Amino acid sequence: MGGRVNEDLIKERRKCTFDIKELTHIIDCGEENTIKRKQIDNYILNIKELWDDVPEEYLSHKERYENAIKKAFIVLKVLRQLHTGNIQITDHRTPTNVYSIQDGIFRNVNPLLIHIGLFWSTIAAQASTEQQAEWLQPDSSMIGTYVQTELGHGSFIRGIETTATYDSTTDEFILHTPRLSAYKWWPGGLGNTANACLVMAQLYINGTCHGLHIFLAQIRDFDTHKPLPGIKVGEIGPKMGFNTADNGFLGFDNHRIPRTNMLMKNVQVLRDGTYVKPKHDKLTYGSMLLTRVTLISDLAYQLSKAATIAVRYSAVRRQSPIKSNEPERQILDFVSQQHKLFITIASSHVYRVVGLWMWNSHKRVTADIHEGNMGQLPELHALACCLKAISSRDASALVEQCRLACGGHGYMMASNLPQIYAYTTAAVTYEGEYTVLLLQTARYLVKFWRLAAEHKPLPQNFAYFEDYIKKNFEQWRNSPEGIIEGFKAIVAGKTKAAYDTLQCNLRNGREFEEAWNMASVQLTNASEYSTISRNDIEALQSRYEELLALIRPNAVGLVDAFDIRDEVLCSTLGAYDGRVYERMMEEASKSPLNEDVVNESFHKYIRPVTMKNKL
Ligand SMILES: CC/C=C\C/C=C\C/C=C\C/C=C\C/C=C\C/C=C\CCCCC(=O)SCCNC(=O)CCNC(=O)[C@H](O)C(C)(C)COP(=O)(O)OP(=O)(O)OC[C@H]1O[C@@H](n2cnc3c(N)ncnc32)[C@H](O)[C@@H]1OP(=O)(O)O
Ligand SMILES: Cc1cc2nc3c(=O)[nH]c(=O)nc-3n(C[C@H](O)[C@H](O)[C@H](O)COP(=O)(O)OP(=O)(O)OC[C@H]3O[C@@H](n4cnc5c(N)ncnc54)[C@H](O)[C@@H]3O)c2cc1C
Repeated sequence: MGGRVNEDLIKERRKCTFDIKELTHIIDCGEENTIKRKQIDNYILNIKELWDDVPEEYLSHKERYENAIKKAFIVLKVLRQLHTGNIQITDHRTPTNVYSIQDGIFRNVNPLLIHIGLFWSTIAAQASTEQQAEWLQPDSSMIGTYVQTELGHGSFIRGIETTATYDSTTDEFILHTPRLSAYKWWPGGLGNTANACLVMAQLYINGTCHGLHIFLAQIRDFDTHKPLPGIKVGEIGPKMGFNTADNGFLGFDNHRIPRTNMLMKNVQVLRDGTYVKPKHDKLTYGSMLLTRVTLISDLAYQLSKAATIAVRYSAVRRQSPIKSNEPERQILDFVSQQHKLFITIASSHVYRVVGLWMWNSHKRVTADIHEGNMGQLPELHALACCLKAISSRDASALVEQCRLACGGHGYMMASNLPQIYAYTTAAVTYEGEYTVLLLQTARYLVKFWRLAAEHKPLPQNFAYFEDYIKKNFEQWRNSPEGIIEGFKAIVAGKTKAAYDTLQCNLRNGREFEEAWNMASVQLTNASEYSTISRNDIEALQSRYEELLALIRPNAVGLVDAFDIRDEVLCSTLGAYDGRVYERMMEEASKSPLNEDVVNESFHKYIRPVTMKNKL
């Protein structure tokens, strides 16, 4: 759409006091990534078939999938071309925005996300060298997905009921779904697209259950795409979001696969049925760990999209004067609006930095695991659980806050904020539900509190538990370091309170698991345990308000630095030129309800009633 840039946005950009490009390079993890991202964007933008004329919301459930899958295979081809042009496809998980253009293509989710993001990466991480040589061929016919959750079990995966029973007479595993609750349910791409999958199932050898293991199973014919005999597979129906992806269900009726289809890098079943244990029995959960780490950066990016839309809109939108004799003000001038939006910008940066840090930690710990050293895995797991949980919860709350900050127009699908919210809030549940993951972190903290309470040696990371017990905490200091000390006090205080409740429940004769359950609200909530006083809080509040005023002139510059193209934002409210009302009117004109001046329903249903007595 041509036309001049909105005058208010022009003024905002003139006010900016820092180098926007420099911040963009920092966000992209280096100028070379910015350049690479723009090259990929430009290349993909020129592929006409990837860009829709009709807004996706006007398509049916079936059309949405068909449109998305058409685009997904064009994108896959491009990714392969980029790969051969020395841009590594395996880079897709690094916490940079090089492939962010896909958010614009799908406005939702790539139906091959799990194929690219989980299927291949799980094979790469958990299959033996021989298996990888066979399966990771660039011209492979496999389109795969990651099949773990069942109708009856998602969080408590030890409860998974699908079985893989070794038959030594034929050297095969028999995959079986014993009852309705054992049907696989949810995996992305399973409904219509995948012809293969990685299945999480309970391994049985000679009547002994060895727990959960991952198996590669073909489920559809590579040529005809019909389900193989013994496979019942389909799509689960419309969801709150993710409707461009065909999440599916799957049941096995004694479906046989070769023994060599169990992922055998860390654990093996030999020809005679001998079971060779892994070095750590949670290595099978490795894909969940990696995805939780990756998600933190993805959620930071979703926050930057929401902030860009809401800040630009707030600079363009004028409503109400502050003083009655003045003209109407940009809504960005209201301090309450700044509070809603600037925290979103800040949170995006926080989770971007934390996501990068977690990514590097994951790389380091994985290298250690390759050397046989599992020592750092529990800490990484505890951190990934907590950060995935809070980043998804914060991101969905803040995206919703940005939507509300756009008033009625934020409720329009054309603002793209409802879609970003639906996408973001799903992350609170998938890949480990919020509370369930927080309880994993609580379990880790309580373990170290017990050591502290028993005056046993603690790792350096937990020295602050000892400080808390010895009342060594400093008085509150109103500084970044002081705030960190305050947080340490809160964690220590909360862990102590939860631990004390747990001990009290145990003393009252409860079994540990029940005592844990009774303490679980305390184990997941945070309270104020620091030495902060009422005066300190008031000082912090006024410092915060001063900072809002300092950020205000740079607000548009800060979101411009996220450098998110209009084709990715897909928002009438957030486009770079700020021509909000023109774009809204243009989008409205695309509604099929505007095709006829008089809709045929008038003649069928309305006129017979309204004109009844007059005919
Ligand atoms: C153009 C570009 C195109 C394409 C780009 C493509 C791709 C992009 C790439 C990436 C994607 C990026 C972003 C993603 C965006 C969107 C995502 C889209 C789709 C969503 C996918 C969703 C997939 C899923 O949801 S898969 C299913 C996930 N399921 C879960 O997470 C289940 C949760 N439950 C559990 O994990 C476990 O049950 C549990 C951890 C809660 C408990 O396990 P268990 O009962 O076995 O253990 P406990 O008895 O509680 O504990 C025993 C000890 O084990 C420790 N433990 C547990 N887990 C782990 C672990 N993982 N690692 C290490 N240790 C672990 C635990 O701490 C206990 O230790 P202790 O010492 O005994 O205390
Ligand atoms: C969009 C989307 C995509 C998905 N994609 C995939 C996929 O590709 N592959 C796949 O295998 N799965 C996938 N899933 C499934 C997802 O991983 C699970 O839904 C998720 O792990 C939560 O499990 P659940 O549904 O069993 O929730 P539940 O565990 O039934 O949660 C319900 C409630 O019970 C509470 N609860 C459960 N256990 C405890 C406990 N121990 N202590 C305290 N509270 C508890 C929870 O906090 C929650 O409030 C997807 C899900 C969604 C929404």
